Amino acid sequence: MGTSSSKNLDSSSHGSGEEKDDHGGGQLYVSLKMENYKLKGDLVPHVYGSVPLVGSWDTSKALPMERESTSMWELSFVVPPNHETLDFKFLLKPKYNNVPCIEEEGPNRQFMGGKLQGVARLAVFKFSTDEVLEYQVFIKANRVSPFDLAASWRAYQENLEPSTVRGIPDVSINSLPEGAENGSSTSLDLDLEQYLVPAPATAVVYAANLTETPRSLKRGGVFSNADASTKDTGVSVDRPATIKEMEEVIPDPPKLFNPPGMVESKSLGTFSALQKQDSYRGMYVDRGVGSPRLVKSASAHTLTTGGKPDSAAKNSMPAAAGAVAAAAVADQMLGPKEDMHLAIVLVGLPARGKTFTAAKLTRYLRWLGHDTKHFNVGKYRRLKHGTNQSADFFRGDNPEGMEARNEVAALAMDDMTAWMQEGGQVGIFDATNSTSERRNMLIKMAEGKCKIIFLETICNDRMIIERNIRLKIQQSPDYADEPDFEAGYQDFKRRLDNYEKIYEPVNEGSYIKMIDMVSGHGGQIQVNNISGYLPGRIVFFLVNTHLTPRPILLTRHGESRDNVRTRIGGDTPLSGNGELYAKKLTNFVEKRLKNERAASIWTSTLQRTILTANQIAGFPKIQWRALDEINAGVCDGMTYEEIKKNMPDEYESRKKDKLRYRYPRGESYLDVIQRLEPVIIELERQRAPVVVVSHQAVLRALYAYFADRPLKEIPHIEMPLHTIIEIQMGVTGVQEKRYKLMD
Ligand SMILES: Nc1ncnc2c1ncn2[C@@H]1O[C@H](COP(=O)(O)OP(=O)(O)O)[C@@H](O)[C@H]1O
Ligand SMILES: O=P(O)(O)OC[C@H]1O[C@@](CO)(OP(=O)(O)O)[C@@H](O)[C@@H]1O
Repeated sequence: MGTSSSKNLDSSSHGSGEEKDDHGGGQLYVSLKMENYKLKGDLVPHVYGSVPLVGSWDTSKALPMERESTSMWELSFVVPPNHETLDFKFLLKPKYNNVPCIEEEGPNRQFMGGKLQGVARLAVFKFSTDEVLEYQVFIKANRVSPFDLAASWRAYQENLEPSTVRGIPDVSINSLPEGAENGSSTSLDLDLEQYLVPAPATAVVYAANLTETPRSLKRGGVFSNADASTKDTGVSVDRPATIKEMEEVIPDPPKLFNPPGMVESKSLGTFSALQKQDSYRGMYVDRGVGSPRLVKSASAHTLTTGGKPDSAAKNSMPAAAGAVAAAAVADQMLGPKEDMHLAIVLVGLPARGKTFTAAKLTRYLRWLGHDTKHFNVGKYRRLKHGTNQSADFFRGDNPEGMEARNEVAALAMDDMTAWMQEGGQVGIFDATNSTSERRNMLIKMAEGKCKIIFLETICNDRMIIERNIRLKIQQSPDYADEPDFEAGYQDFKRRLDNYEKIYEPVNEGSYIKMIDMVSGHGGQIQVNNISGYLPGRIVFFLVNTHLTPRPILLTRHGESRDNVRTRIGGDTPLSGNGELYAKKLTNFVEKRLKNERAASIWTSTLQRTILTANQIAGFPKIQWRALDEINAGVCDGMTYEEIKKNMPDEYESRKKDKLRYRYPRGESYLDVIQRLEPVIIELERQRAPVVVVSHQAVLRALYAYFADRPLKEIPHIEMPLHTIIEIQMGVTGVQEKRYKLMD
């Protein structure tokens, strides 16, 4: 870069004169490289050291190096010119595991006053087998101004000369400024609650209530096989208007800390159009349906061959094919017919997170554009047999209970396969399915119609099971009419005992077992006979999800100069207003995350987001190309008015179908969603808070994932400037708060 001066910090250059000038806030970009490293098992070179940026000597937080070329591994980060002494070492360890972990021999390496101390050019690793490996390392620092950092993306685009920007790392950290706490005109009041504004979503609803309603449920609330006519496209849940809603509102934890009357904290994840907005009346609101008048379904136990195969072929492409990877589409078109439809059949004891996992997977797959539905057999049971069944109903030696339960399971399976034959792609079948007999029944029902993958959730942590049981008593409509918590608790424990007596872990067919995945330590996923695009994606998603509560803060950049001129796209810096927001955001993040041990700030590679986050200190900042704004192609830099005038056809096409419309030589919203998938996976995987500073279209897409909003709504979601959307991830799902820092 023209304005940067480069300094080699290996032994040959250390000790050379240091510039006093720091280029008006210039920073040192440190690049660590390791040469000729051939992979040994799954060991990857890492770096860890004395400051939080490099893991505070915690091997689990060591930074993995990335392959720069076949013979070189690289890691770069930024330190301020007046940085504190940084001790570090190279490590070899698996990327997602802490053992084995082999630290390089010798004393710590030390980076002080912009210079590397000592002369070691080799990293030496000794293995327990007495094998010794030596790798050459190169350590270099470039002094680059913040503007260079901001302009790096532009430089890359304009010069198409990767080597000119390779030295510009995409990870940086500012140290906390001295006296950061003293108030200024831009500092925020300590009480962040006063910036809260109402969020659009509504109250928390138990996930099972938002699953599919039996298609045979007649308007009057009667099961029959006759009324299977409701055509459903899959994105939204069908809910006959005459059914008394059995939704249950559970306490909204953040609300408990808020001043009376505030309604700013809302649930996402379980959003439903029919939820009651005014239902903060207490713990349980309108939860039970009582026992509907039901007649026995003629379809129960029968293996229907109904449905129209032709319609399956017609409809087998996902609704949002553009958002679905080509491989998935090819799988669907080329594979055997039953592979066109996938059934994920949950297996597990009660209170093992089956419904939670099923709901989350449904949300993810729908967001990716796969037509997915969640069938909860518990909901079918409650509608057919009422909500007040005691533990005896679930005894393995109670023939009536067994028959009734198999009957509703068969009914739900019938509905699921019928929906698939109409074109539905992924059905998530949520029940305990805890015996091989039950699973055999399902396998038979699926024959020739869909491929089954069992997803078993196993939890051996007594504390987590205990917490789950308590959550179930609060949430499940089964205990809505039980005023005595302790009585409900005892009944549920008896129900669990009944299941445990006959439980048979999955050992048949294709399966995924999630074992102790939420306890925060250990945990594993076992897979058997899993192949194909979608099953692969599902496994990858499940591996990365967990229950550690943490906030994700989403915000647009501060107002940019192009925003003022109403020009789309571009890469302009911030307006005066935008700069003010950058300061307020810095202040907000500092206060909101002051008790967090770790957090990270993610921006796009465009100036307006980098500059918005520029002053946030103390946490690593990472630039993601995937977070760049929707690419407006030939329209980049134009106003909407100019597009309307000069390219009326383009303007009209976008207006007609904003989700699918792709700017000439640019992107559509579906393209944006597809490139955001790794971001969603990474947000799921993170255990510490993340602040995402990005753009309107990108944030609409990310928000829609957390809020479970249908694809077609995404381009129209309101995403105001200068507002922070806080998504709280937790054990009951996802909740939202909004803070408006300025107009
Ligand atoms: N993989 C898991 N293992 C253990 N508990 C989990 C898991 N996933 C989610 N949970 C927790 O279990 C609680 C109860 O989950 P739920 O889905 O209602 O259980 P189930 O459907 O198995 O009866 C959830 O609120 C969540 O906090
Ligand atoms: O899809 P629409 O509604 O056009 O919104 C996306 C547009 O929002 C803008 C502002 O108009 O985003 P941002 O300023 O957040 O980067 C444009 O750059 C972008 O093209």
